[in-house]
Amino acid sequence: MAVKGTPIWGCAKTPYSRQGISDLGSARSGLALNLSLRKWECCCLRVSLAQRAITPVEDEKPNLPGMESAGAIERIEDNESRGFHKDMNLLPKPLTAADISPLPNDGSKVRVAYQGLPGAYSEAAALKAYPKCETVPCEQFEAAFKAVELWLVDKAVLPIENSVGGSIHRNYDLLLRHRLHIVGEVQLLVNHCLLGLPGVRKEELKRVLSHPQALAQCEMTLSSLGIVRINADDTALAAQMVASTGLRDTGAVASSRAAEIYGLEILSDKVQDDDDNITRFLILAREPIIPGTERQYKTSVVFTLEEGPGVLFKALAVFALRGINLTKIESRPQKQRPLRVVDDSNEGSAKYFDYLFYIDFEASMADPRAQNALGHLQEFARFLRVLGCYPMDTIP
Ligand SMILES: O=C(O)C(=O)C[C@]1(C(=O)O)C=C[C@@H](O)C=C1
Repeated sequence: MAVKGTPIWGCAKTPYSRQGISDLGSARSGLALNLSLRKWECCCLRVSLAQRAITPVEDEKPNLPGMESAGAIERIEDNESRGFHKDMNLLPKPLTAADISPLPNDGSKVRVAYQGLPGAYSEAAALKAYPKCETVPCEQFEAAFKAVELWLVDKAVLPIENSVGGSIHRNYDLLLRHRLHIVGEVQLLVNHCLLGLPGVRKEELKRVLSHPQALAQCEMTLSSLGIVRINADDTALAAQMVASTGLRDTGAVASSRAAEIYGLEILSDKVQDDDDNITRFLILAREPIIPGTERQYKTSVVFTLEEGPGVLFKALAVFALRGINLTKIESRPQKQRPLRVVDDSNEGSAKYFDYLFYIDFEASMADPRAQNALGHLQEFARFLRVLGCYPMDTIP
């Protein structure tokens, strides 16, 4: 049984759904319009200064760093028309590189989409990458991709693999279906808690709700308690449902932050089977980052190969020959071309799946070894795409 996600109740943030995203399509042009208006307003401000004309400037016009307020501009022009130019401090200061530098490193002003409700591990991953970011909950993974594509947010954070449960295949497929770039990774130590209504003992629980990955990560603990497991879209939604239904015999596997947000009690801490339960998340953006060599970088690629003996061996050799370490290899059936007929001489033809290969390797695209390896791979890969080159996260 799967409990479908519904927008959050009594919470400031409502997750974006696919419907919501399409509705917001028109809001996007509004946003663009707004931006161009702002640019235009700035131009007006400059023009009026250059012409030294007293132009009425409305209060809500943006005060760009280094530019004085509208009132100040009027005062300067007033002074100058009377022939004095005393207070140099009132003159607008030219913009410096610092004023127009990119977003601050701590992530303030960055909007990051994630799948789930507040308290989900994906939100924790977003906050690990950008401690002061604004997190934006989305109902599905696809909504998070679209939120970036439609400029509703700056980035999306998505789980890609877990040390116990393995790969999150849906996100591998979505990476290829969308044109976003991987700009970072987050390794998050996931400590699951068994949550229940205040005053409930864990022996009273008959069922537990959670994300299927989280349930799988706590398989042994939950089996020993003999509790029925029910899938939910994310761990925070599970916690929220236990709180809103008020069922004393129902618990949730979720984070301690989810317990805090939804007013549940932690009945058991660290209920995952493996203490080092680590989920790796990818950070996606509209634009790739410019790779460097000043720190450790990882590059992710996806490719397909012609059929034949040893082709995968050859593909992997392009990295081995240059001493490049591979950190992950994943294969997914190719949906547009699922089956390959290899032998139709006998009765009934033999058919095999055709695969996409996803590889992560430890090298920056700024490193000639990586460039040469991909150039070499391109010689015999039918299709090759670089999904992103990004700094490695080495501390879970
Ligand atoms: O449900 C959540 O809280 C999530 O962020 C999703 C998710 C996942 O998809 O793997 C993330 C981390 C944990 O491994 C369990 C669940």
